[in-house]
Order: sequence, then C-alpha cells, then structure tokens
Amino acid sequence: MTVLDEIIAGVREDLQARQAQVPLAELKQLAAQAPAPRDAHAALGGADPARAQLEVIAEVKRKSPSKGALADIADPAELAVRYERGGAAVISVLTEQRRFNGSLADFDAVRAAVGIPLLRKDFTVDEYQIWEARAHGADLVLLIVAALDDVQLRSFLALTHELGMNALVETHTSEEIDRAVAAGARIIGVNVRNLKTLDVDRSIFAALAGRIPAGAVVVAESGVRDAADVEHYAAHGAHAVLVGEALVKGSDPTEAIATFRAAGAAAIAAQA
Ligand SMILES: O=C(O)c1ccccc1NCC(=O)[C@H](O)[C@H](O)COP(=O)(O)O
Repeated sequence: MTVLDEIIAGVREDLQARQAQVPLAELKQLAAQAPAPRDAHAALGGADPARAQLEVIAEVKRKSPSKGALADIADPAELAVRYERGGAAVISVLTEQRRFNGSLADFDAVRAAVGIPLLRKDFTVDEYQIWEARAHGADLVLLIVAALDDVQLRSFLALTHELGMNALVETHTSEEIDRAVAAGARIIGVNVRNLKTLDVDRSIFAALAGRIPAGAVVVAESGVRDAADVEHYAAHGAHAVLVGEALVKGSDPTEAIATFRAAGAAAIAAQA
C-alpha cells in the first residue's frame, strides 16, 4: 500500500461518517444556497501568455505525512487574512483530518474571513465531496489524477464545472498530464512531491511543464523553500505556485508571499 492509498482509505471512512450525517439531497440544497463561486481560473491569471505576474496559492497546512507537525494554526482565519494581504490569489485549505489535521470547520472560518477564491484541498474520491465543497463556499476543488480512473476524472471534472467551480487537476508524470488534458482540465498542477513515496524532486516541474498545452493554467506544487525556488518554477512556465510549509513555518507569511510574487515577476520579465 502506498502513502496515497493509506490516506485515501482513511478519507473513505471519514466520508461515510459525513454521508450518514448529511445526506446528499441536503447537501445539494445547501450548495444551491451558497454564494456564487469566484473565478479561480481568472484569479490565477487565466493562462495569459503575456502574463507579467506569478500568482501564489497559499496553503493552510498544520501537519503532513512527510513532515509531521508543521504549525499549530490556532486561528486559520487570521492566517488567511495575512495571506490575502500579501497578495495571494487563492487560499488552499486542507480539510483532511487524519494526516493533515485539517477540517471543514477550518474551511468555513477562512471562507468567512477572506474574499479571494478558496481551494477545498481534500483527496476527492466521490462526487459527494464536490457537492460538499460547493455547499461550504469553495471555488476550486482538488482532483488528483493518480487517485482516479479516467471515468471518475471526467465525471468529477464535469460536475465541478457544472457547479461553477474550477478544479486543480494534480499530476506527477507525463502520462498523468496527458490524462488531465484529455479530460478537459483547465488548471493543471505538477506536484513535485510523489504522493506514493513522499519524495520531493523539484526538477520534474521543468521536465514536465512544457507538456501542458497553452490555455491551461500551470501550477507548480510543493517544495518552495525560498524565492529561488519560485524563480525556478516561474522560469520553467509556472503561472502559479502552491506553497504550504514555507508559509506556515515562516515568521511573516504576508511578506513571504509578496517576496515570492516579486521573484516570480522578475523571472518572467527576464524571459521577455
Ligand atoms: O505534504 C505532504 O507530505 C503530502 C503527503 C501526501 C499527500 C499530499 C501531501 N501534501 C499535499 C501537497 O500537495 C502540499 O501540501 C502542497 O503542494 C504544498 O506543499 P509544501 O509547500 O511543500 O508544503
């Protein structure tokens, strides 16, 4: 069993418990009453080839399978406000409880505190989670290609788009990029962390990003330690970076995001 398999086994158990508490029909009613989704694709620059800016997806992340405890984050809303002030385009809130110590309560607190698009960061294995995300005011959901077959990937993506949201479709190999593209993904992430082994290899972004066709927003996920890593991803075609650990462990996330954005803009300008 890989780490990803273990995480998903726990996600499925927790999902069953939530499904018993809130039936899908009720969730659909809540989703219909939720405020209209914000346009995360546009917030991430809309894959504009003449872009001057690199966008930041800032993550609320307490704990992880690879690093253990990262930060207590007693007040996720306060952290999210600091992210928004620094210029984050999107905030990612981990809602998986067992391995990341996240929750939908964290998501709700962040939703109430900021106006920018939010990613409900979970391991999506069932349509229920997509309805749930919308019911809680999400604008973006995560679809991990390695965790889904093609039928699931296409139908989950279609439902996400029907509900007016976007999906960050996460890949780690060239085959997964091809599957994401074939399924119609508009926002494609290359996660440099292998979710089966937890190894981080930043070089795979440069090796794989060119395979993503123009028109899709390209997100470099994981492994950002400093401005140099951001410059590296920007120079190899990232429209956005997804950053967790460096922000939750750093002393000033607002300043860090501003620094990352400036580093990304400088790398893009150097190529023009
Ligand atoms: O972070 C982990 O250890 C992890 C393990 C297994 C599945 C997913 C995992 N993380 C999810 C992510 O993709 C990251 O939280 C995100 O890209 C930010 O990464 P980082 O900036 O390196 O914290």
